[in-house]
Amino acid sequence: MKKLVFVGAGSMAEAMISGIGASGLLPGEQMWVTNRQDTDRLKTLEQKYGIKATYDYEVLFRDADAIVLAMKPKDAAGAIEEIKPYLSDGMLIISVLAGVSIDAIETVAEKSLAVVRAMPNTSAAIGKSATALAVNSHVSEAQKLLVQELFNTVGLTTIVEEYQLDAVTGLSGSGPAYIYYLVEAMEKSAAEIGLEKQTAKQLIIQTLLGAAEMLTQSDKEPAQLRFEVTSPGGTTEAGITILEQHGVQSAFVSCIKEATAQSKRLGHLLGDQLAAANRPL
Ligand SMILES: NC(=O)C1=CN([C@@H]2O[C@H](COP(=O)(O)OP(=O)(O)OC[C@H]3O[C@@H](n4cnc5c(N)ncnc54)[C@H](OP(=O)(O)O)[C@@H]3O)[C@@H](O)[C@H]2O)C=CC1
Ligand SMILES: O=C(O)[C@@H]1CCC=N1
Repeated sequence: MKKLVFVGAGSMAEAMISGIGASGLLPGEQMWVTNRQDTDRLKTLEQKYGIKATYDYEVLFRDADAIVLAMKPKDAAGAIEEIKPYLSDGMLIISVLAGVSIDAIETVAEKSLAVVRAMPNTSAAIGKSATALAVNSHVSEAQKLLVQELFNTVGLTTIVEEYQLDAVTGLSGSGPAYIYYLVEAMEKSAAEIGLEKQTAKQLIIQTLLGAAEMLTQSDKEPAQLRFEVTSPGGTTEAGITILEQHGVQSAFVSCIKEATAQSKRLGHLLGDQLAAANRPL
């Protein structure tokens, strides 16, 4: 790949730019970015990653191999409308938009396109994303390999059916936030039980890393690993009893189901925008 263009310069675009740049797959000068209006943000990204930024679409899309759609789903219809004159045959569209279907992207663009839908997460910034990909029939085998190679540089990549991407979004797309939420709770409790912030932070992070590594290396189920921490009448049992009383595990299940449902709703939003413009999917 010689030129990768990001339309949208927010958290997800930066995570990918950072991860791809650090991997060495593409040097900064082969990555281009634009956004709607935030010029300071573009300057920051240029300086930080050595990438190129412009609002001149002729320059931006000239000889682009792949275009990453990285705006919010609500802004997707407007953004695709703006860029559609510049989308030529042979360009690969990589969409990271939650919920938005490949059909919807082609409908707004009013042409058949090679589209890969990807659902990475922000850990792409450090090469640790969990990414799922789904492709349409216009994506060539070479393009599919290229996208896999691209996302492999920022973490683990798996191929799924397009209908499964809402579930992936609810589970691993949003997943880092659930873990950070847990860490926030652990940090709050540490303050209340008399541990210094820095000490607590070190202990929490190492605990997470250790548990993740145990899940990776051990062939035991998570419930068995939990059982092995839980001495009868001990501290863990006392703590988990409180979590059970508050229904925390079922709250997490509901959380992931609701995030999945929201991904579906975000997809319908673009369908509704198209229907309002008398261009139904
Ligand atoms: N954040 C995450 O963890 C993940 C996000 N995603 C998906 O990635 C996408 C982006 O999310 P995120 O990075 O968090 O969003 P942000 O709000 O951080 O960034 C959105 C970007 O889109 C730009 N934008 C909006 N409209 C246009 C337009 N018409 N033309 C060009 N650029 C435009 C904004 O520019 P400006 O600031 O100038 O308005 C901004 O740079 C979403 O669709 C989300 O579903 C997927 C996986 C994980
Ligand atoms: O919250 C969101 O909608 C995006 C999609 C997955 C993670 N962040």
